[in-house]
Amino acid sequence: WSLGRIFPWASAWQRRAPAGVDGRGPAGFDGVEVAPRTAAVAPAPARWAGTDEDPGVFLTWEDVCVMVAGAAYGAQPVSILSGITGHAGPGEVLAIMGPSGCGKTTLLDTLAGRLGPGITETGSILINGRREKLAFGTSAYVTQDSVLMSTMSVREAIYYSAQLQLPGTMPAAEKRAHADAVIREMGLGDAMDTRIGGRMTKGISGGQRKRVTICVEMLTRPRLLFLDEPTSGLDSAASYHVMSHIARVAAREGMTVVAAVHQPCGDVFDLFHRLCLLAYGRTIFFGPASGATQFFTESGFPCPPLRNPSDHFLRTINKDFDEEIVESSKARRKTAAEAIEILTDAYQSPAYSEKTMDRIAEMKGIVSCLQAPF
Ligand SMILES: Nc1ncnc2c1ncn2[C@@H]1O[C@H](COP(=O)(O)OP(=O)(O)OP(=O)(O)O)[C@@H](O)[C@H]1O
Repeated sequence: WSLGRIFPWASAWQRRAPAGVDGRGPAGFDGVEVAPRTAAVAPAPARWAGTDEDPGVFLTWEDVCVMVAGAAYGAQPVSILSGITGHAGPGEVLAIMGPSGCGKTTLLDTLAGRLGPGITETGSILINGRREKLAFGTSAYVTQDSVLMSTMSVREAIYYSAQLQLPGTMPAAEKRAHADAVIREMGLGDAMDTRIGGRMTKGISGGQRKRVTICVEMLTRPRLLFLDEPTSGLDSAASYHVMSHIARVAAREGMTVVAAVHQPCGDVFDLFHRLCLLAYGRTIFFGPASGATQFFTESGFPCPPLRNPSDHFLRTINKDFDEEIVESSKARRKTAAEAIEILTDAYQSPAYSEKTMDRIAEMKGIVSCLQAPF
């Protein structure tokens, strides 16, 4: 297998690594394409977070459960996530989707080690096969709410971050050039000299704010990037450009991306390599994003013609509105609550959940193989 062919930055590891775990490299796991899907790929800048010696981040989680203390004194703890298993690897974009309140942000926070007080978690979360914390600067988290200085212009905010975050050995001119490139990649070239603004003073738009926040976190090219609702507040074209840029950088530099996404349009959905679909704290589906439509069809909930698959998934599993009846290929129409039970059971079949476990085992094998002394 050729790790270097799939992850160009991994060629040095490939040369040193013995023949593959089972004859396949990471992208051969289940045929998921991790190369950029759009043709125009910007020339790669030098990497700071990693080098050829850097295998990237393989993140795996098994049987993760999250509980929060009940609101009333003496009340039973409330389960937010139950038995969640999955993985994300270098060069991939994993999308976490599901109805509002299903636990997307909680899963993201759990994987990023950011759960607040009063919340308990169980299960195993491994980074490159180990229970470890990433070194400063190797991971980044873009939250739903951006914290930016309202009096600065976009250019000033990004330059300031570049000055603080990029290595001290990097010349100032190079830092500015890199910041300029990142600003333009995020489609903020025209807003460079506009004030960010805030509650009292009008500045850039909400969607532009979101992009500035992503810019700040992308400056250092983190090896692991968590994004909470990266496309909220963006129109469909901006959503597509922002996500395709992130997917391109991920593929080019072996970055692992985990993003909680609300309602992606069809073009954005096509950019995701893997999908983790949650409903009310449970896994509905985990696997290649391109395989989710088939999973729904096999389970009796085919996507109607001309409907965006991600819309179909979310409509099928949203039981917040009692009257919702979902379309089923079977004789009787079903409620969303019934659909969730059917899909959850279907995912537990060997064809799906065991595949996820197999991939995790393969990932752990690859990581231990890469880490072995030569
Ligand atoms: N600290 C907490 N205390 C009590 N309940 C919590 C806490 N954190 C999360 N929850 C509950 O857990 C559930 C999942 O919340 P979470 O924010 O992860 O959902 P989400 O899928 O990201 O929602 P949205 O798409 O609306 O942002 C919600 O019902 C929420 O009320």
